[in-house]
Amino acid sequence: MTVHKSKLIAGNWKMNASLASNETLLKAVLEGLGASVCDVAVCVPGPYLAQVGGIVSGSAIALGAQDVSAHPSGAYTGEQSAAMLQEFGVRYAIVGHSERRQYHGERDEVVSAKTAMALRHGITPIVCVGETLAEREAGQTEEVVKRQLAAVIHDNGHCISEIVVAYEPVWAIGTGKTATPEQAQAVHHLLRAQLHHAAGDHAAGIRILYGGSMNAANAPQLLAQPDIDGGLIGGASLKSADFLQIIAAANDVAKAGVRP
Ligand SMILES: O=C[C@H](O)COP(=O)(O)O
Repeated sequence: MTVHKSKLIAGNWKMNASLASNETLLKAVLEGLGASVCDVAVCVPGPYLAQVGGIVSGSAIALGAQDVSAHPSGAYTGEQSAAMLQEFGVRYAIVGHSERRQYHGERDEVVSAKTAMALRHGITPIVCVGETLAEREAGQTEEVVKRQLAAVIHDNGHCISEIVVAYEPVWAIGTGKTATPEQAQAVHHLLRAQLHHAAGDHAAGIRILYGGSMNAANAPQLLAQPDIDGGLIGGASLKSADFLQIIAAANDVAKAGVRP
């Protein structure tokens, strides 16, 4: 089976934005983007979806959200439904980010329900998995990431080929400590095998992103790994030059034919 898949570079702005800074950042990224081979997205805070949607409309940058409710509508104060995100042209929604798991107590079942809700509304969920430092040191990395992905596969198996997975070792997020390309590739390979078990040949077409202190310097080596299909970028996505260099690294890898 021949799989044609572009790498995806998705920025996760987290809770960093303002009307003025969004405009400046996106203007610079759009000016520097050129003819990108890889897919590009920005996952922005809810209040800025309309503004950013307007700025990136008709461009090569897709609009993303950082979360989506597990519920369709109703008395869920503070939540944003998939239908609402869809109205704003949202193409991607991050689900199960470790910061949601850690600070908002999101469990695997909730992450799975959010994944289903996004898929039902034509939004591609970026499903995050990853171990903490304590779990890695206890030799539990494989067990943790497989458990997190298994929950999503269990409930969404019939459309699992529509998701994006992001491996984000918690100890590498915002710390400047990046997983080595070999460490990341090893986990991505495990996840690919798990996806293959669930989706057969379609697994080769499911993008598995790496996230955790990816920057302009380490992106080329990470993105050259056979099972690393892009990046979920936090801090570096807030600086246009850095974000553009990561996109350029993804384009270089694609042009070099490292991936089919
Ligand atoms: O979603 C993005 C990740 O949490 C990575 O964040 P970071 O690039 O700032 O380490």
